[in-house]
Amino acid sequence: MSFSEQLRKENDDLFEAIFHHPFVQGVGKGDISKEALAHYVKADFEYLNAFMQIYGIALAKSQNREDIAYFFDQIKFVLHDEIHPHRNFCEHIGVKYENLQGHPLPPTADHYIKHMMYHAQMGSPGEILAALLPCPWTYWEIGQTLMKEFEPSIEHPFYDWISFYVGEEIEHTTNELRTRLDQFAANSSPEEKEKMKDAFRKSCQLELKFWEMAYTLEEWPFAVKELS
Ligand SMILES: Cc1ncc(CN)c(N)n1
Repeated sequence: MSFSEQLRKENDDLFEAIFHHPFVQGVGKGDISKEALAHYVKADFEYLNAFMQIYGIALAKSQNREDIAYFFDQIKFVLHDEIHPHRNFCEHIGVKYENLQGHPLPPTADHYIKHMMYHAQMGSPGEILAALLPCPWTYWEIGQTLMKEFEPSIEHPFYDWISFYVGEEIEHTTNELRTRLDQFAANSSPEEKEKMKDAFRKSCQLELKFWEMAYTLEEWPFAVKELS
């Protein structure tokens, strides 16, 4: 069994909890509240900005052109393509995408990006890859799960969102990150592998908590209310 297969197996509890989370199920049923969707998009816009910056750190630490090209392409993909699922949610809510940008991060999203930043700055290349991987991997499997469970037609309000995450690009991102992580793990000490496992599991835990954050409209205690 490859290292990434082992990670997937050891974190199946979290993957299953994500598939059954009420936000994710609400996307499949098409009945998730507009407030929860807006809370999600606000946080996710900022999360993806941070994600691109972390790809940038991984690019800066790359040892060969193939890796440089991979991280460069991934930044372009998030920047130009991963806006489509956000736009799908915005159209459903009836709000301009621009109005959901530039908002402060709720606690869980703030924690998640700082967790990835920590591994990007302090960890080995393997730790960075392990911290990044649950992002595409859980969404790709969410896409597959919702497609299978709800068989959405083109009229489904979130058809575009679900189709995007079940698509080939997300599969490619996931598989490429897995390949790189497996290569790194093959030459890593048991201590280093433990660090990668910890980074991967915490990112899976934070993926689950991110859905909960959006569903419960999580905010900082005693936060100063925004004007709009
Ligand atoms: C929090 C989160 N995790 C993952 C993805 C999918 N790239 C996302 N858009 N947002």
